[in-house]
Amino acid sequence: MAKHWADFQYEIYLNGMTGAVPRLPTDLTRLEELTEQRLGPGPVGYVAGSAGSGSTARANRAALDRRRIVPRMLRDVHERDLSVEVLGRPLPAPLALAPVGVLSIMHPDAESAAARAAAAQGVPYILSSASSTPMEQVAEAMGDAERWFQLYWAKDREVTRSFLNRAKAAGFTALLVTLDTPLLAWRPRDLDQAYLPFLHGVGTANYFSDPAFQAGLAKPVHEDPNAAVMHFVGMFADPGKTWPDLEFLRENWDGPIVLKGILHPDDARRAASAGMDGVVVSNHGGRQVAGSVAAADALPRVVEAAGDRLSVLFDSGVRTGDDIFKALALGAEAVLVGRPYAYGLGLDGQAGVEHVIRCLLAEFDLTLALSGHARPATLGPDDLIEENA
Ligand SMILES: Cc1cc2nc3c(=O)[nH]c(=O)nc-3n(C[C@H](O)[C@H](O)[C@H](O)COP(=O)(O)O)c2cc1C
Ligand SMILES: CCCCC(=O)C(=O)O
Repeated sequence: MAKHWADFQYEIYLNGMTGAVPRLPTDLTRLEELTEQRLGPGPVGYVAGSAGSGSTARANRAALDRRRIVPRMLRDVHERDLSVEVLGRPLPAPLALAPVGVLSIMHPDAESAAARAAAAQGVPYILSSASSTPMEQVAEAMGDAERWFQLYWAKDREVTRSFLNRAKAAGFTALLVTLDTPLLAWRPRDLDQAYLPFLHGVGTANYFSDPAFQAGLAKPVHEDPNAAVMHFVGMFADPGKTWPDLEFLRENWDGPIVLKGILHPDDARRAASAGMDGVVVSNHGGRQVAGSVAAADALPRVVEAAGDRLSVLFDSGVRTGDDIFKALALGAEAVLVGRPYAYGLGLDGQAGVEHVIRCLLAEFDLTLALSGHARPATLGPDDLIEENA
């Protein structure tokens, strides 16, 4: 019998008989405010912030809220199985932790704690290129648990090649290439505080520990850290890249490659033609293009364009179990969640991240069951209506 994630609900109630209540709220939309109270506006502002006036982040939420579930009755949901296969890997549920860099601004145990939480709950951890901990150290914290690597595609080919080799050696199985961040967007919350973690050397650990990166420096990192930071800023992304450049990644990575940040169906078609294995429909949680289409509004057209040639994953705005239900009903195979687990980490370290994963999946399991489904595979567009469409 598959694990029933919904059992977390009665675990909480039964613990309550001895006076224990959850350390963090079970409505994850409350975490941002709590984290801000606990950690102050600087770091939380970076995590919570988005591009421009925040219109894309709001649109992400509105597009999910506008879609409403139409539950079905009497369909035997006694035994349920949330497991799915994504990119040829069996997953216990259609959820992975999104690549979120610079996590040491939230908690000293940073990515290692988040990765351990993912490993403990069995969901894949996607490590950011901009992590505050070197990839080998995070891999070691995870044992043989499922891990994927997110690539910021550097200007310097040798640094990219070195990252791919290191990630492979450290047991990362799939590669997510983020395409929506060739430049850092206009982010007023960070600008108004004049706060950017990278300039403080946070989020540069993979680079500073990399022999190919070090080869580009006049002096070792510890002798001239400011020069190392400026070298990072100048090379970590490359606005000059075009579609034919993907060949280099295909040649240097033999596992699945997924393009993150796809919103247009033609880009999904190009991804398939370029031999990619999947896409993440994402607007980077509203952090890049202000005024962008909401991720959930872009999803159906990308799913249609992908056909059976690409795996389609989804992120940007997922906060609840019913959001996962909706993304899957719109055709995603799995979702990534970003900010909620970063807040969980900030509030309670590894346990906080595990809390976020368990709440999301318990609520998804219950939403699935109460809407008449025993497995993610039976979800489809008929399970939703769009209000005011
Ligand atoms: C603080 C922060 C750092 C992030 N760093 C990265 C990163 O290094 N690489 C990347 O591909 N996406 C990064 N993202 C974007 C996430 O992977 C994901 O697309 C986004 O958070 C999803 O939206 P959500 O936060 O609403 O769940 C970051 C997001 C946040 C909030
Ligand atoms: C330059 C951005 C790197 C981290 C990131 O992706 C984000 O803050 O959204």
